[in-house]
Amino acid sequence: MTSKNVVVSDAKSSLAIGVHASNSSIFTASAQKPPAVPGGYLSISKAKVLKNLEINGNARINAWVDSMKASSPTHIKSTPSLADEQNSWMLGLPSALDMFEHIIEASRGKQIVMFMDYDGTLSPIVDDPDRAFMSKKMRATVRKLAKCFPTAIVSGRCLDKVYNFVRLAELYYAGSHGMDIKGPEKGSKNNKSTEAVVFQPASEFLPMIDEVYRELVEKIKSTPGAKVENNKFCVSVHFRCVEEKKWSELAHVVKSVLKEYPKLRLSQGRKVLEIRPTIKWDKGKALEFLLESLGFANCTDVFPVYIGDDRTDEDAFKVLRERGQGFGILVSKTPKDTSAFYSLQEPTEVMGFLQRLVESFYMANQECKKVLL
Ligand SMILES: O=P(O)(O)OC[C@H]1O[C@H](O[C@H]2O[C@H](CO)[C@@H](O)[C@H](O)[C@H]2O)[C@H](O)[C@@H](O)[C@@H]1O
Repeated sequence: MTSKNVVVSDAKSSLAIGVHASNSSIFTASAQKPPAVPGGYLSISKAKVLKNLEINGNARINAWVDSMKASSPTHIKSTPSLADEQNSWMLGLPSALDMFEHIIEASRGKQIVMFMDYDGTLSPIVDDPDRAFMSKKMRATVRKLAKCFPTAIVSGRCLDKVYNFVRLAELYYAGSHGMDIKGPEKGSKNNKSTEAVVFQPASEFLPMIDEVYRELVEKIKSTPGAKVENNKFCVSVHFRCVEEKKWSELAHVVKSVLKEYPKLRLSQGRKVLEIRPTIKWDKGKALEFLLESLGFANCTDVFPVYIGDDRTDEDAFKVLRERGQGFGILVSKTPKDTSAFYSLQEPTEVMGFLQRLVESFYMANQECKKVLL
């Protein structure tokens, strides 16, 4: 078992739920205080103060709902100016397929290590999260990929669930947004060391997450289409099948539950609100942890490639930019702010890219054999 220090942020005073100043996609159950009203000096009545607080609270809920809408493709209308925007975005974030030769050139002489998100990357987005199966062809491709390069799946789902979808024992898995890491069995072909890679930096949060999950299941019963998913170290509240006019009501429900848990925070994915511990741990930290576990901590000749479609994958893209190693690939058809270097439009393109990586690995090895003979 490998261990690391994890800092748990301690939010003590009164709660509010608001949009994080520097990143509108992140919501934090934070220690913000309500506006101070020095008694006696200002002639503001208690009722007025309460009214103001209510207005602030509503503004925050509106910000949530705006952000929920912004992440919804149904709100992106196709116009000529949008087509221009799409074209200029593609120029800044070229297709990883078009740039394939360039990518291979950049990785030459280095060890490629593959990291992939699951939903929306290896499997298409579907309405029912329990039916987000990956195709047999995709599984076969990932199996071949793992024969060529160390390969990890990094997902918001709990480890067991993502493993049951992927079903490849030779991979590394980081479930619950990287808070539940497990490698292949020790001594196996893909883990020659005598140590099994296991890491759970948020284990103390298990009872709290379980409690929040049960509360949310009860409370969302009044919102048709809403679904709560227990992802072990985090909870997902899905609104993909909720009528848009009910989104604000759902945001209120989640807020009312979360305000009792200052040690939990909220982030947003694709039509999903994700509740997780306020520890400084994310998919980026999981990527670093796995590189270290694989023995590439201070290596200059490692080339990590991270493919993902979600806002939570941005943490991993940023780590790669900061390290100046490898690159991130964003899976998206529409322009998004990103720290990735390249793009792929959908899981079928991801599969095409992985297949080309496998082919180029075998071609390079044949070349090597020829040189050695
Ligand atoms: O990090 P990921 O592997 O991408 O996991 C993020 C969330 O993915 C799943 O939800 C998303 O996919 C569902 C199935 O296609 C879709 O119905 C939902 O709207 C998407 O948000 C998963 O169910 C969540 O628990 C993950 O947090």
